[in-house]
Amino acid sequence: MTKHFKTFGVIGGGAWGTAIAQMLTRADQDVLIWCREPEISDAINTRHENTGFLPGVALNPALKATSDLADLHLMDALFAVAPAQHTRATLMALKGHIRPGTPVVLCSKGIELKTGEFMTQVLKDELPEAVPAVMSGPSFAIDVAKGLPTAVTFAIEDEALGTELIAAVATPNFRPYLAHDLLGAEIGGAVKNVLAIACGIALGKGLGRSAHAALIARGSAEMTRLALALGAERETLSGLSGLGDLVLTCSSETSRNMSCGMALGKGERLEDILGARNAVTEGVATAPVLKRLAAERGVDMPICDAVADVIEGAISVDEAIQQLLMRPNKAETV
Ligand SMILES: NC(=O)C1=CN([C@@H]2O[C@H](COP(=O)(O)OP(=O)(O)OC[C@H]3O[C@@H](n4cnc5c(N)ncnc54)[C@H](O)[C@@H]3O)[C@@H](O)[C@H]2O)C=CC1
Ligand SMILES: O=C(CO)COP(=O)(O)O
Repeated sequence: MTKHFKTFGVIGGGAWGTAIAQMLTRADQDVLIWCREPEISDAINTRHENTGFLPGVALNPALKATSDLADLHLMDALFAVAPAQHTRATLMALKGHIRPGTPVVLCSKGIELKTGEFMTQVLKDELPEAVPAVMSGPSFAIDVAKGLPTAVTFAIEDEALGTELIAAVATPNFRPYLAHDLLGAEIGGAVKNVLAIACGIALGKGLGRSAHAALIARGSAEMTRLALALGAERETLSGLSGLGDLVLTCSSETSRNMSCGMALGKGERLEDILGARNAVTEGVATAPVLKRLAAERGVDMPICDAVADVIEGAISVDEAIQQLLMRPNKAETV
């Protein structure tokens, strides 16, 4: 425990926000989680369970919930865990409720569709007085909530502040690794969701594990190419928030993105897949904006583009596969 950080606010009572809040209570922190739905905050306060988004996991009774964002007033640090498309609205609502210099740890994995901005930029727009950090890596909410061993990238510019924050939140089974490349961590988290949809499609279509592994490796090259073009560091993309999360998300049906891709590969309609789940599938919103961003920057991202085209209904799954397989042979470079 450190002296400085005593109160933590978690913005977002979905599966990941709940898991992070649970993890913080294990580090003996004073934690308040904001849930958009009053019935979810009631369930956390009275039954110690997030019945809507993380059912079946017993939460620490010390965890308190609210459905009023203003209750996160003047917390020592905040974790921002709303879905990427809703992050701006939640941060905006916190204007006037944070002290200058308050760390805001961005945990959502996506790019804002209407602006093309990553979450650090959204934070800068809405709460410029905050200190941004990015926490990202291979971490299914259910694993973290149960206390299974997990390691993530924790990127922040100020090394001393980062060290102090990590000391405040880490436990033996939750290991944040200090890093300084926020943009690289964000790129890994956003792009791997789109690639997980591609991997799911391949498996759903029965293309086999060789095709699946090829998509992971060439997808990793796409991710790294974008990162280098945007000024992030290659090393970040081979770390926990890049390769680590890519491997996890592309390999397990626990991933909403991967399972969405599998259903698409089996011929289900996107509207039906999304309509049947009470969970965010970030890659669906990220794919089209990522395609736009890559085109603007002249970055070749054929796998991600194919996912965007399938999501937008511009081409069928079969056409996307043909398109990728008919690309000219080329050198294996990033
Ligand atoms: N679930 C996981 O294992 C992990 C999720 N993440 C990321 O965390 C972020 C949140 O995902 P989950 O917690 O899994 O969500 P979830 O799928 O469990 O729940 C959806 C969340 O969206 C919220 N929501 C819906 N409409 C909203 C609105 N208009 N304004 C604000 N919030 C709204 C709901 O209240 C709920 O909290 C995503 O960016 C995801 O990529 C990152 C790592 C792991
Ligand atoms: O980001 C995640 C694991 O690190 C969760 O992935 P999904 O959103 O695809 O479930």
